[in-house]
Amino acid sequence: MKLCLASSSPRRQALLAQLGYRFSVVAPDIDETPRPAETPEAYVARMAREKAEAGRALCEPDSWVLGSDTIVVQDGQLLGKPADQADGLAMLRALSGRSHRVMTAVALAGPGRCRDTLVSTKVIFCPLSETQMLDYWRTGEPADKAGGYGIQGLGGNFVRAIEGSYSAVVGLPLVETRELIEQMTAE
Ligand SMILES: Cc1cn([C@H]2C[C@H](O)[C@@H](COP(=O)(O)OP(=O)(O)OP(=O)(O)O)O2)c(=O)[nH]c1=O
Repeated sequence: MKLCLASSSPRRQALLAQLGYRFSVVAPDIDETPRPAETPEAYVARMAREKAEAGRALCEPDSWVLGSDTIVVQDGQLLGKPADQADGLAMLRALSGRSHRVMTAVALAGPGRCRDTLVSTKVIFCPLSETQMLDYWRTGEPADKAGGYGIQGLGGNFVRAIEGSYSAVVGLPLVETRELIEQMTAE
């Protein structure tokens, strides 16, 4: 089985390698604009599918291509990657002392078919002071991360509890990804 990961995220590469797969990596460019009235669930699943399908053009034709997308959702609102410092601090203020959901979708595209799976994890933050948020922003860690934090880094200091898949919050749900690959390649 030839496996190809359509992602430029080093975290996703490390998680897929942790599962024991050998794979190549491509980085397709897709338009990540949400559609009007698109739900967060529909959006994240569509992004994962589009990454996988766009990746097919860059991989060998008989490859299985894995795409994934992660979003943070609070009160029905989608928190993507922060545009700038003001945006990043606004996200941290919104997350402070409350719970939110991290949704990661994984899609696998093979010859003639594509299937996706969605993993939603609840994350509960402790209350954060303005100083803590500003200090955290200045570390540079939040800038490239959905929701403006990384649970696997200093952002983990703010996480009181999670309910669900830790690896999904980081970017690739280990169990569900292995199941999707095993199911589709066995058919
Ligand atoms: C909430 C959270 C997000 N993230 C990351 C995971 C994703 O890499 C990123 C969300 O952005 P994505 O657009 O899902 O992924 P990406 O642009 O990094 O990589 P690619 O599209 O090439 O696959 O935020 C963490 O690393 N830790 C966290 O706790």
